[in-house]
Amino acid sequence: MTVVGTPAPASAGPAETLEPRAMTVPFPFSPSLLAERVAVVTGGATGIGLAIACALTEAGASVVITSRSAERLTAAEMEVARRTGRPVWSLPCDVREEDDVARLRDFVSARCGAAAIVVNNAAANFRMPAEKMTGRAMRAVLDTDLLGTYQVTRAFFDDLRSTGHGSVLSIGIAAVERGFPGYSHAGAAKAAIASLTASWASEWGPHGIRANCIAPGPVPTKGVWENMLGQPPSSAADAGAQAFAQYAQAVPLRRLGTPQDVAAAVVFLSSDLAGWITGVTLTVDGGLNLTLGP
Ligand SMILES: CCCCCCCCC/C=C/C(=O)SCCNC(=O)CCNC(=O)[C@H](O)C(C)(C)COP(=O)(O)OP(=O)(O)OC[C@H]1O[C@@H](n2cnc3c(N)ncnc32)[C@H](O)[C@@H]1OP(=O)(O)O
Ligand SMILES: NC(=O)C1=CN([C@@H]2O[C@H](COP(=O)(O)OP(=O)(O)OC[C@H]3O[C@@H](n4cnc5c(N)ncnc54)[C@H](OP(=O)(O)O)[C@@H]3O)[C@@H](O)[C@H]2O)C=CC1
Repeated sequence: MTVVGTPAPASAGPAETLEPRAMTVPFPFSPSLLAERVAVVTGGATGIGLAIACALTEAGASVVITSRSAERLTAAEMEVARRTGRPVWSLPCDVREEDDVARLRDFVSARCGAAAIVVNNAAANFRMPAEKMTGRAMRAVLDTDLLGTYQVTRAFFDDLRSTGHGSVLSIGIAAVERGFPGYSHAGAAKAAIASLTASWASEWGPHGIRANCIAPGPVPTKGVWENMLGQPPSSAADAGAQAFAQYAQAVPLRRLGTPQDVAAAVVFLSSDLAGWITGVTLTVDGGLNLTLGP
């Protein structure tokens, strides 16, 4: 049976939610919803990107995943096949490198055909106080999150247009208009992505291309632990794990997000079910932004 993300119970420790989990509720979309569509997912080997690759595959799309690491991509290919019973294709690509992105476009076209869905999920992040932010640190994040998103999307513009139902999904961050203290580089990049999305939606709507942004709240992936908070917890008793459990209590829905929560929104917005939705930023955060005050 095909299935999509289960809400983690409020009592579940973060160790249980570090990577996309076995799905345990019926997959809510038809397995032919995205049949004949080709999708590209950047950063698709881990965390939220891997869950998106699985969900798009479950919905019938032919999916190509990218990241910088060939090793992680090979592992992800096997994982998607294990979970969905269907193959995905992969190519190493650094979204900051124009030549890599051009190779990616050619690879997708040759293997699967014109891409109808582009998911900009690759990102970099690490904690750095604003007054200590070096130019290199700022550029490392802006180049990955913002330039990478722009570069990949632009490379696939002709393909998206040629399908007559192109869809660009870019992953932002919830409540970014309030800033992102400690992560001003990522906050700036993600805010700019929401604006890019709106510009693309206006300019490319007449070409049949929709562009939307999904803005997740906290999802305790391995990437978040390693790049933002230190090593992943070894058990739910770790101090970091306890902090996460407490954090979950601030969320109106009383849990942190799962990669599948984000993936379900991607499938919906990629599909014809959302055929008249463009230029929006959809917040997927259990209502956390509502607790931040006026
Ligand atoms: C309670 C719960 C709430 C939980 C609340 C949770 C909210 C989560 C919101 C969002 C989460 C995410 O985005 S999660 C996504 C996380 N995933 C990732 O980041 C994976 C990919 N990351 C990476 O590859 C790297 O971290 C990346 C930054 C890109 C490194 O790229 P490069 O190799 O090109 O960069 P480098 O040459 O190594 O470094 C460039 C500069 O950046 C600095 N730099 C690089 N990594 C650094 C680091 N870890 N810490 C400090 N500084 C760093 C270097 O010092 C350099 O500056 P100089 O020293 O001046 O030379
Ligand atoms: N987890 C969370 O709480 C939240 C996450 N987000 C966003 O969700 C998305 C996924 O994050 P998450 O799954 O948590 O973290 P991950 O670290 O698992 O995902 C980031 C991915 O981006 C890839 N990547 C990084 N730099 C590049 C690059 N230059 N070129 C190509 N790929 C690259 C990484 O692969 P590799 O290193 O192999 O290149 C990795 O697969 C990101 O956009 C993130 O900002 C937003 C809000 C909250």
